[in-house]
Amino acid sequence: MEASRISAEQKIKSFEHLGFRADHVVLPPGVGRGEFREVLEGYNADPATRAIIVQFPPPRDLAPVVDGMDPAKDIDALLKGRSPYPACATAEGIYRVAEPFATDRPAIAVVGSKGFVGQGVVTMLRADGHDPMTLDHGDRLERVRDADIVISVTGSPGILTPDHIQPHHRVVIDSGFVPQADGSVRGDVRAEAYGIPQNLTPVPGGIGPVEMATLMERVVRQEVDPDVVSWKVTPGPYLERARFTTDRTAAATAVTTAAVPSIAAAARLRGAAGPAAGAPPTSAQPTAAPRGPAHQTGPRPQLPPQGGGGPSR
Ligand SMILES: Nc1nc2c(c(=O)[nH]1)N[C@@H](CN(C=O)c1ccc(C(=O)N[C@@H](CCC(=O)O)C(=O)O)cc1)CN2
Repeated sequence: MEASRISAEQKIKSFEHLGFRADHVVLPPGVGRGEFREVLEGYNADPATRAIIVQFPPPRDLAPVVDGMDPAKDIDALLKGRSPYPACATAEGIYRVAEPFATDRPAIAVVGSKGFVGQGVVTMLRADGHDPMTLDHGDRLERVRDADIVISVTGSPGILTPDHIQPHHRVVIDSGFVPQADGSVRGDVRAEAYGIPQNLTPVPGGIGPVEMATLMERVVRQEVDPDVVSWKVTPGPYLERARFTTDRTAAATAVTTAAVPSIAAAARLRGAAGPAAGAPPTSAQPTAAPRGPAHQTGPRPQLPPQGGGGPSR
């Protein structure tokens, strides 16, 4: 099944899980603009329909019809500046996973920055004062090595290899999702590179569930409780790039025991439940998402006593 269909089914399941009715309208291949416009206008006019999502990318000739969506129902920011939201749910989810790792203005690379999701991620990072390195088709991908945080949203399976991913990367966020003929799914990061960075969002089970958690928060805030508490990501421990290169040998041997209580302490500070002492260090979990988006990987750095990156700040 193609990615867009899987994604739509996840959304239907999530909305229904919360008690909303959700129609999944699948238009036949080759459907004309007129028929698509009729469906969209029907939902625009229906007061019981509170939100509309068109799975991206729509066929090229149908794309202009999407602009006719009622902006008040645009829960996934498809209308860009006319939506109540700054970016699509996937982009906001990515931003919310990255942001707790980025309190010291690190170098952030966005690979695929001109795509639908990439543009949203860049918009949100810039609005927060970051100046991300944007990489697209034709750019030198090795430049991601200079980043502290790597966000990849290309949908090109395995484009990031062990040549690109580095141990100093404090988190690598993989938003690729390409189903394979054998039923498996591939992300932008090659499996051989999974163990290299300090934290990583896997595919599947990373940004997919985070997108759903973001959408659900939007609909609950809009329809049920405007004061709903946002889910938060507690960052896994990491070493800043400069410290990682100098402290790496010591860090790699000292490993997890100091790090796990640090995660719990950070979670308590935020008023959320942290992992039990001694629990495996699969940190950076949003408190309301179905599964954790960021697995800790590679050698576990011991956090420096003061001034280092990570959850103690
Ligand atoms: N209107 C939108 N269209 C699209 C968006 C978007 O944010 N808004 N993003 C992508 C969606 N996408 C892939 O192309 C995608 C999103 C989510 C999932 C997902 O939930 N995956 C789960 C696994 C589900 C399963 O295996 O059954 C996971 O990663 O764990 C998949 C794909 C494009 N379109």
